[in-house]
Formats: sequence, structure tokens, C-alpha cells
Amino acid sequence: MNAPVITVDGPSGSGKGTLCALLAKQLGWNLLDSGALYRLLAFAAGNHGIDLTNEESLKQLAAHLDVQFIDKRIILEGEEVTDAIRNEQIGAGASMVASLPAVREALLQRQRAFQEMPGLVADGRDMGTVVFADAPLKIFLTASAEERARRRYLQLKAKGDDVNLASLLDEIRARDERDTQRAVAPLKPAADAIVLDSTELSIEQVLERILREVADRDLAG
Ligand SMILES: Nc1ncnc2c1ncn2[C@@H]1O[C@H](COP(=O)(O)OP(=O)(O)O)[C@@H](O)[C@H]1O
Ligand SMILES: Nc1ccn([C@H]2C[C@H](O)[C@@H](COP(=O)(O)OP(=O)(O)O)O2)c(=O)n1
Repeated sequence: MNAPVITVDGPSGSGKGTLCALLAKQLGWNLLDSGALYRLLAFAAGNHGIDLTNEESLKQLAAHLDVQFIDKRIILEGEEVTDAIRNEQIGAGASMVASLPAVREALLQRQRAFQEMPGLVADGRDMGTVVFADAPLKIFLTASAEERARRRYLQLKAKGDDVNLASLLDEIRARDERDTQRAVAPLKPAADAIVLDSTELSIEQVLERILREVADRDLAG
């Protein structure tokens, strides 16, 4: 029997990463942060001097990406990059490489390998539409662009980054546009996804709502 999967897709800053981590912890399930793979690829491309539009080279790099996920740490080619991949520049680069079909194809099996017992919580843009299209519970988490920019601003500022709310809002809008308009696996809710707008909801309220859906489907055993 395949391990059950809960997919959580949605735009940048909607709360996917936070919710997926809490959900995986609460259920004792595995966690896939698929966005981290695209961020790692953009970062590795920088290391190797590969242009973010060079589909053939990026495909090769994606197929052989030397990455380890150790607890909450991410090691790329032997170097810890856990924090280094979490900024808007890498986010924008990730969104660029993610628009290339050969790159998405090269990362598919790597993502599916995370589907192990007792279950998987998968965070991304196309988890419910493409990578785990058979998942028994699909969430599409969203929020207004202004609220998402505000959350990102607070998050990066708390980290000590020098950030500007207006430019973060511009970057989030540009990324939304690229992620929803691309030809392959665009960001959109799966036909059978539950759409949750978290603009006016706390993290606890979103978690509670998702856990109710898990219980209704008897997913947690
Ligand atoms: N419902 C919410 N209300 C307020 N802040 C939230 C909510 N969900 C997430 N956040 C905060 O917003 C920021 C971005 O969340 P994150 O999980 O990184 O989003 P995503 O993975 O979708 O980009 C984090 O600092 C997180 O704590
Ligand atoms: N399953 C996925 C996950 C991310 N991506 C792309 C598109 C996103 O803009 C970038 C970065 O994703 P990530 O989830 O890390 O970004 P946020 O934390 O939501 O800002 O990668 C994708 O195309 N497909």
C-alpha cells in the first residue's frame, strides 16, 4: 500500500512551509519541501556559473544535484545552505528554473521518493496537480498579496535581513505571475483541492482546519 499524501500548494508567503512543518510533526509523517529543490538548483547554478535560462545544463544539474536533508539542515555539495537559499533573490531564481519543463521532469522522481510510510506532507506549487495527483487530501493555501508580503517582511526582518515592504510586494507579484502563467505545471488549485484563504486566519486556525479534514478522511490511522 502506498503511504498517504497530504498536498499543500499555494503562492509564496501563504503559510505552506509553516503549516506543513506543523502538520508533519503532529502526524509524525515525512515532509517534502519541494520549493527547496528549485531553490537549491538556482543556488547550485550560481555556484557553477550556469545561466538560469540554460535548460540543458540545468536539467543535468537537477538530475545530479548532490543534496542531503539532515533534520532541518540542508547540505548542498558538502556546504550548509539552509539559510543561504531563503531570500527573495534565490526565490526569484527558483521560480525561473522552475518554468523549464526539462528541469521539472528531472526533479519528479526525487520528489516522489519522499512518499514513504507512515505518510507524507508535500509543500509546493504542483503537488496536488502533478507530483501526487492521487493524494487523498489536497489543500490550496492562499492569502492576499499584501498580507503575504507583510508576512515575508516580518519573517526576513526578524532574521536580520535588510528588507523593504514595497519591493517585497513587487517581487511576490512577479513570482505569482511567473508561477501561474508558465506552460508546465502552473500554480493552480487541483480540481479536488480545498481552497483555504488564510488572509484573516491565524496559523493555529489553519492547522486546526486541516487537521479536521485529516480526521474526516481517517488518514492518520
Ligand atoms: N496564517 C498566518 N498568519 C500569520 N502569519 C503567518 C500565517 N501563516 C504563516 N505565517 C507567517 O508568514 C511567514 C511566511 O510563511 P511560510 O510558511 O514561509 O510561507 P510559504 O511557505 O507559503 O512561502 C512566516 O513567517 C510564517 O510564520
Ligand atoms: N513544487 C514547486 C515548488 C516550488 N516551485 C518554484 C516556484 C516558486 O516561486 C519557487 C520557490 O518555491 P518556495 O515554495 O520555496 O517559495 P516560497 O517559500 O513559497 O516563497 O520554486 C515550483 O515551481 N514548484
